[in-house]
Amino acid sequence: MPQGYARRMSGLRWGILATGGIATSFTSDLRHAGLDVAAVGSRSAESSARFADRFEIPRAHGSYEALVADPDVDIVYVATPHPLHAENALAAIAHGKHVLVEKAFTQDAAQAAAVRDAARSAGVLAMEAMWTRYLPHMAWVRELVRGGRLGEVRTVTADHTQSLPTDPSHRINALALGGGALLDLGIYPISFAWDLLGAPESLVARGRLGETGADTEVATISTHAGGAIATTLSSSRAAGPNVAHVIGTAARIDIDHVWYTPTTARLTLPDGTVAETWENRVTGRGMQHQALAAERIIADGGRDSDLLPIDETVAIMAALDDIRSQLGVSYPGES
Ligand SMILES: NC(=O)C1=CN([C@@H]2O[C@H](COP(=O)(O)OP(=O)(O)OC[C@H]3O[C@@H](n4cnc5c(N)ncnc54)[C@H](OP(=O)(O)O)[C@@H]3O)[C@@H](O)[C@H]2O)C=CC1
Ligand SMILES: O=C1CO[C@H](CO)[C@@H](O)[C@@H]1O
Repeated sequence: MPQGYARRMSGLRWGILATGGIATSFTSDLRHAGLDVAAVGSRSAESSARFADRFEIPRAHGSYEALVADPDVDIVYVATPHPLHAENALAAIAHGKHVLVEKAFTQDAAQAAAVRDAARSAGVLAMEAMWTRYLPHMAWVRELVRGGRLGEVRTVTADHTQSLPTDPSHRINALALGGGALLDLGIYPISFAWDLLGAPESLVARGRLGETGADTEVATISTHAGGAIATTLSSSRAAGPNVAHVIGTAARIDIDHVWYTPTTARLTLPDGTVAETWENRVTGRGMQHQALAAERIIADGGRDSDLLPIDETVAIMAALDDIRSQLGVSYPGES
């Protein structure tokens, strides 16, 4: 049944690489926001055709190579499991396409640096789809923090905890698919603390590994310039509150469940008075905001995200490499 999506004709022509869970959510948000989804590519021609039919996409390709070679695609959204991100992004960049690559941007920092360097040489945008950074409530949080409303920020704390499938072949558990809570979930609170406090000066991690050797629980404690401390928790086995707090000497921000998606938040004074509230007005899942940001950057002639520069993405991947080495998690092919 045709949805009759409205279309903004001025933007980029998006190509969707893969037809799984997040590709579906992202494309739905793009379509409802009126963005131009020009093509989709899948390992399977049937899956590609089904996806194109569902979202009224003009061209369905039966391979990723055909998608990235499509001359009527400007930007490719990479939505495969993490170990494939670098290969898929590099193929798109080789065809002169901009890339928006799902988190974790790659499996490790070396791959992330390779994608960054290729994009710079080709003069295209490479951006991590850490969609939370681009949500309106995060802009409000940054404004309060940078405007000094919290006084001195002493602590940032957040969890990303879910009850996900325990099947060893599921991508959250399979090491060959980049399994583990850290790269899938823990990356959100780690990136959040980085956004507000900058790169950690030190970071210690403790975790628990599941049957496949992939991490199922990870806790991190990091120290930042000026002495602020961040704590993060991720779990792929047990759903927690999924809330975040930024705590300063003059006030704190409480971001409600589910903090990394469009939600409500409050600025609360030490005596409990609520000084300001954030109401959520985002429609859909909220993934369109990162896409609109990418379109704006490119339209303005930029080739890097101001909210999450590619060097920061590479540095975050290096921190995840370090955490994995503290936990004893390595992927096939790594020593
Ligand atoms: N931003 C967010 O909120 C979310 C982000 N993600 C990220 O998106 C990526 C994909 O996750 P998700 O959509 O949940 O995964 P799915 O398993 O649902 O989909 C992954 C897709 O990748 C393609 N693919 C290519 N090679 C393989 C392979 N060997 N095994 C499985 N799939 C393969 C398939 O598409 P096809 O058959 O069409 O080629 C498949 O449908 C991950 O990196 C994850 O971290 C995931 C969920 C939420
Ligand atoms: O980014 C993500 C958000 O939550 C999902 C679970 O629902 C994760 O698996 C995913 O990768």
